[in-house]
Amino acid sequence: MSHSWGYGPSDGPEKWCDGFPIANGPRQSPIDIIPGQTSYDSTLKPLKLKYDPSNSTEILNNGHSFQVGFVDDVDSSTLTGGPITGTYRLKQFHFHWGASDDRGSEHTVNGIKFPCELHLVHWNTKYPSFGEAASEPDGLAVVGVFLKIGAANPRLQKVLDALGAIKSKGKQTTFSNFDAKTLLPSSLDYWTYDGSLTTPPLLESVTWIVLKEPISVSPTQMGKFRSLMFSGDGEAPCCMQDNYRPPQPLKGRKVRRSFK
Ligand SMILES: NS(=O)(=O)c1c2ccccc2cc2ccccc12
Ligand SMILES: [Zn+2]
Repeated sequence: MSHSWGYGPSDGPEKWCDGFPIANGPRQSPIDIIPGQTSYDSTLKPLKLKYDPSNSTEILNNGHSFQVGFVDDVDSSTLTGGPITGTYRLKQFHFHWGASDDRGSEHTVNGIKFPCELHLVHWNTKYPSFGEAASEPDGLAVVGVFLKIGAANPRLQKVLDALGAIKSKGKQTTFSNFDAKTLLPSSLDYWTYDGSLTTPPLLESVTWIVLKEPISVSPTQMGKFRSLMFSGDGEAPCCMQDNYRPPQPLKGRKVRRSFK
């Protein structure tokens, strides 16, 4: 039986446990990060993100968000260092956002929501493929970046300018020569904890690495995110917004930080 899920009142995060019981599991994401309750860990290494712009392939409206995909059959766009061991390959990045600027991020900080959150998804190359890594406790690593309302972010613009071509579910278009590093803030200080995918199947296979420093986004640019549709052509139109899962119980997990 296929478990269709979404972010509405009938198929949203409060209903996901019906089709995905792991929704109430011990290491679910996102979480509320309370900086005063995190532990500085001097053994945490600096993040090393090496992204090759020629690896970007396409931009796709997947009906839940939009994602930019990357060639991941070689070690040319990788994450190493940080809290992980070994080499993780960049698979895709995507975003979560709200219907208004007062909400939209999945992780929160002291209960504060940001209007948007970027997720850069990587998989552990000790496993043969992304699919196999996704079911392993150390299979995936996602770098989360908060977006904060401010000046227009020119580095976001190339992504936002492509959204007109993928307005409805299932649409995709070529998206080449994009340097994902340009979306990162100047500081790579981070919080890290063991968690899960924040969408079904909610697999508990993600090492989360949430950057402390946000990047900027303007209200007009936020409007571009909200121009997308959850719905496909010929379906009842439904704006893509509020595509975020709220924070989940910590259940005894420790959140470490890389900075004093
Ligand atoms: N929000 S999320 O990063 O958990 C996520 C993924 C995480 C790991 C691997 C694949 C993922 C695919 C996603 C697709 C859409 C939205 C979130 C996704
Ligand atoms: Zn995500």
